[in-house]
Amino acid sequence: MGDLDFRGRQMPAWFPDAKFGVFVHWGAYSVPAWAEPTGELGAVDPEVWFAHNPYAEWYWNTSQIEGSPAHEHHRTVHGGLPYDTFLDAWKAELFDPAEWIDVFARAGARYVVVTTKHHDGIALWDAPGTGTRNTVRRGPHRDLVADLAAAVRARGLRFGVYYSGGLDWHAGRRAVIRHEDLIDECRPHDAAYAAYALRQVRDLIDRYRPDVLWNDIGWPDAGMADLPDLFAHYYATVPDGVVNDRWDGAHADYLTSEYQANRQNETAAHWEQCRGIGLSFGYNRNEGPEHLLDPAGAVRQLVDVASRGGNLLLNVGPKADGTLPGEQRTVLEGIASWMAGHGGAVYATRPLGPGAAPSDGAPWIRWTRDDRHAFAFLADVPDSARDQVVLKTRPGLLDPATAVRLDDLPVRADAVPDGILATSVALGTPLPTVLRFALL
Ligand SMILES: C[C@@H]1N[C@H](CNC(=O)c2cc3ccccc3[nH]2)[C@@H](O)[C@H](O)[C@@H]1O
Repeated sequence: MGDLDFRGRQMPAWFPDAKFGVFVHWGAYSVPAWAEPTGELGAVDPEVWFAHNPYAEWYWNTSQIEGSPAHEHHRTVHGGLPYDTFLDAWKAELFDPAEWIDVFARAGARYVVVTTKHHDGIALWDAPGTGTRNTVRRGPHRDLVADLAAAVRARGLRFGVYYSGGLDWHAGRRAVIRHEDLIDECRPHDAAYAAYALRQVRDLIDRYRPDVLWNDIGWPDAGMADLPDLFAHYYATVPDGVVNDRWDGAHADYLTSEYQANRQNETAAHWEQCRGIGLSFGYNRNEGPEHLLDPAGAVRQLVDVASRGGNLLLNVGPKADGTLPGEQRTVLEGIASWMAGHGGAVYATRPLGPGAAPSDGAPWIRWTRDDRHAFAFLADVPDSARDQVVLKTRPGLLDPATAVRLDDLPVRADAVPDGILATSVALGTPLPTVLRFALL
């Protein structure tokens, strides 16, 4: 492997073993906290997406689009004030980083990735070149990146940084109105912005030594030649760090998907799906329970991703005052209580592979494995099945006689012609029941 050729780089085991990370989108956009809960990325017509963007962190852009509900909202509720007014209104007066990370750690997250500069160009540390456009000099008057890095590491979790390299609305471009705008028209590609962004990412590396370098949208054309050296510097500084795939093809330790977008990336050797607990990354006051995953839905999202060899990066959008929205906290607490008894069937596992059939219908079935065991996750067994499920497995894969339920309740498992007949109570709950079998 040449000095600057990272294609052969070995994936550090911590990342695929981690399975579950928490994403945090917190910024000036958390003050208006307003978007239309339109739908999931990938499921909404791109022609509709930008003017009715469900991503509340896109507030500056959406509110620039004449005729959009966000434009009307900004005019009538916020008097059409300049966006940076929200930075000064952002006080984070109730922010307690240790309390956040306690919730994330109990939910079972093994890493936390936080926004350091989103598309609005406002930095959550005193980033070089931002002048007063950061949270140290205005608004919270705190280095939020440092506060969160310290709290994450105090809990023994890995810390990652999100940086919007491809979009910066302060770099003098107009609002994104159509998807094709994201390729060129609305992205800064000039040398001055490239130098600005490079300096900031190097500063993040040198100051916080992030375990994950999570860039978004892409990288300025004029800065592409800088990236091999940047990655070399990153790996020299953080030898077991990992880099995502949103650098316009320059490099990736792993691929990403986002809600329903780019699901084809979920066939890669290493991949991570990111999504909000609801339809937005930034806190959206317009989201109700109908827009959010419930605890069982979040657990099944995590199990489904882990069963296919990926990581789930589940986003929390804190309020401007620094509190976690109650409905999002409830989901994390629900994940926590399930992971407390079942995390061993998720962490450091790999897909079981052919020979055991997952099922998307009812019952919902997923599989993982470690060196010695196969784990079957069962949910939504229909009443008509009277808590009996046939787990389709090839003969010789696992030993039905070794069946154990991870919650220590009784289970009966018998070999049947096309697999294993599992009979137990509470196989029908929306939260997965987990059966462990010894691999043969
Ligand atoms: C995490 C999420 N990313 C959005 C931008 N998404 C992309 O640029 C993007 C999605 C995606 C999916 C698969 C492969 C590449 C991708 N880029 C941002 O626009 C959102 O505000 C939020 O920060």
